[in-house]
Amino acid sequence: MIGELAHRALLLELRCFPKPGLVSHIDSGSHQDMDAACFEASAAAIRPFLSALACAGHEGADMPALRVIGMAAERAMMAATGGVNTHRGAIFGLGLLCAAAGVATERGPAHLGDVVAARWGDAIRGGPVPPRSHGTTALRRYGIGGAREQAAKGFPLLYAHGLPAWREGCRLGGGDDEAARLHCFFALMAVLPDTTLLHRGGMEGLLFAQGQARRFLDAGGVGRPGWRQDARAMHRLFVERSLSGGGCADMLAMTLFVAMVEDLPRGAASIAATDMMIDTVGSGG
Ligand SMILES: CC(C)(COP(=O)(O)OP(=O)(O)OC[C@H]1O[C@@H](n2cnc3c(N)ncnc32)[C@H](O[C@H]2O[C@H](COP(=O)(O)OP(=O)(O)OP(=O)(O)O)[C@@H](O)[C@H]2O)[C@@H]1O)[C@@H](O)C(=O)NCCC(=O)NCCS
Ligand SMILES: Nc1ncnc2[nH]cnc12
Repeated sequence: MIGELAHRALLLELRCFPKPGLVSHIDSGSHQDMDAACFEASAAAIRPFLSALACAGHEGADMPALRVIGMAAERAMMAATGGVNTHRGAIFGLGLLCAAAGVATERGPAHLGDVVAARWGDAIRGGPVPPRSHGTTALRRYGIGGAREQAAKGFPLLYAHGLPAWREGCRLGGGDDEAARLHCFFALMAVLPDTTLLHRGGMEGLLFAQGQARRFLDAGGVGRPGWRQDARAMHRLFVERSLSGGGCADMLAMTLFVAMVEDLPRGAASIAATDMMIDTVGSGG
């Protein structure tokens, strides 16, 4: 079940337009090497490993054991995409949340992020650092911690910004689940130090993206007429500048997963939305 919910969260993130610069079912945004089919193949390929991470968490696995599963997931992703990195960040962040969801807590449901920080936070901080990754470059050049910092701290920006914005988007969007997801996406882009934005646009690009997201939200987000035109115009602007926030997209999927697992009444709406979406996709719609 946990792997299924995580897979659905990845599809809900993908089939959400316009996420400025990012791939969706409508277009490939700022990417020449990835499209929706590539992401759907990637999500299907890693789904069994997300389930395996949940089982590993339930069995009390330590970080090295989780890392073995994570690296196997990455090999499956690469095989499914022909070597394109679609979901490395999602395998890490969503994978840890799946492992946390597998942890049975006697004291009743805990925040998944708190479980990640408590069980694996120190190991994440002290874990191997890829020598030449975007994240390592971001840390060295800008002092920005990236995906590892968010995970080690229990995903503070997800809980402080993502979840509240998703709930607000559910209210403002008037039953339009895609609008709620986009509202959440913009709230995350306004605050997340996304290393893929840094990689593509440097600090200027990251600050530009955060400023654009903040402007969208300050104007009322998805709660005002004409918001879709505004978001489409921003998407075109990001494509012109070749900007794309893959980390924000991952955090959207992670927020939706947490909403489904922790906040079931509202999360159920998303589950229902994926049922309808999968039926549509299944029928070739
Ligand atoms: C633990 C690692 C994942 C850390 O990897 P890295 O050193 O690269 O660290 P980061 O760059 O900080 O993060 C990795 C990916 O996470 C996403 N991300 C970025 N910023 C943040 C953030 N602030 N918070 C959360 N997540 C963040 C992002 O992933 C997405 O973007 C990638 C696609 O874009 P990319 O190809 O990189 O860039 P493009 O624009 O496409 O460039 P071109 O290729 O076109 O030139 C994709 O991965 C998305 O998911 C970051 O990229 C790593 O060390 C690791 O995997 N460790 C082993 C696994 C493990 O420990 N597993 C344990 C449990 S599963
Ligand atoms: N929809 C998306 N487009 C580009 N990069 C991503 N990384 C995760 N989701 C993505």
